[in-house]
Amino acid sequence: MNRPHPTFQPILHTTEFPHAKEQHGFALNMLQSLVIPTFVIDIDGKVILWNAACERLTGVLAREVLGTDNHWQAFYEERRPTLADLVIEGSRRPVDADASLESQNWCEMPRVGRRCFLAADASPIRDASGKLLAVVETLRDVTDEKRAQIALEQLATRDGLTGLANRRCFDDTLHAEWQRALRQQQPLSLLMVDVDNFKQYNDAYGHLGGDECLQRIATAVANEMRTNDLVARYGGEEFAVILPNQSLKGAAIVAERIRCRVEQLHLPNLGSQPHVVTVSIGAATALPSHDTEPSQLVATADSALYRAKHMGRNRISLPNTDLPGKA
Ligand SMILES: Nc1nc2c(ncn2[C@@H]2O[C@H](COP(=O)(O)OP(=O)(O)OP(=O)(O)O)[C@@H](O)[C@H]2O)c(=O)[nH]1
Repeated sequence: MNRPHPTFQPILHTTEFPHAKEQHGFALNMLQSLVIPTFVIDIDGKVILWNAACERLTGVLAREVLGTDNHWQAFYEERRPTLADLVIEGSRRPVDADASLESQNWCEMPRVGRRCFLAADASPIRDASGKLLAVVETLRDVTDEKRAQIALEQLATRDGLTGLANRRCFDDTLHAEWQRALRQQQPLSLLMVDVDNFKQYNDAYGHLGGDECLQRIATAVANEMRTNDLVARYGGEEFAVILPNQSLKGAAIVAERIRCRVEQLHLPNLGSQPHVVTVSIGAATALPSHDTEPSQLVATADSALYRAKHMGRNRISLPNTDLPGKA
């Protein structure tokens, strides 16, 4: 059973150099007063230093963990190795013996009751003969920077109104999926989804009502998709759906599911037939080659969408074939 040390006691032992022990003691005292959260564990994984900055960061006091291997409790709800423990583990494998480790990850920080994104570095401390004595881990709380980065990424890739991927993200994803389909010689399908008579909807329910309608449709479409598919707001009242490794037949099935789902929302649009909000969908599929481009897939799906509108809306259309709609 682990018992907390009553006081801080450096327990490094060296015999090779007469001054080595004092040097280690001095080094540990330096770490103790460092403003960077720092802790040190010995080769048995027991804490031999837990400085004041580490106490402030984790809410765990030195006297609670010194001499124990309970330091994980400062960071996680359940026992798991800290970076310093991984360095000790690695030192037992010849290939990793000299490795320092660094990582950045979310920690639960149970004692302070808030998740933190911590940047950690763990390095071995060795004596003059190279024998591992301990591992020092330093920590930096970079939660604010991480949150700012996530928010920026969201801004760069998400549509503000619907929360779907934005046009830029669509373009990037289409390009990446095209390259992947080319490498793997798989089909790539695309749906262009356009709200029918949306001008009338805006006229009848106002622009804010129109915004809400677009949000409802976006959620309905997104809920129909698998995780590898991408639903994006292509622009205005038009959405695009990328379906990797999907045949035209499969794409037609997905398109019909989306069409039905939107119709079943029963959002009233009294100015149009059949008095509820509907969508028209154009589908296209390509087997990418070096002579073709993603823009051709978009153009083909767009033409199919145009035909669906021309045929009376609330229907799906495929290249060269028009499936019967429900209008
Ligand atoms: N509320 C709202 N309206 C938008 C938004 N983006 C585009 N619109 C409106 O969508 C309408 C699109 O009108 P049109 O291009 O004539 O198309 P439509 O009325 O849907 O007709 P069809 O597509 O032919 O069925 C316009 O009135 C735009 O102002 C938006 O973000 N919010």
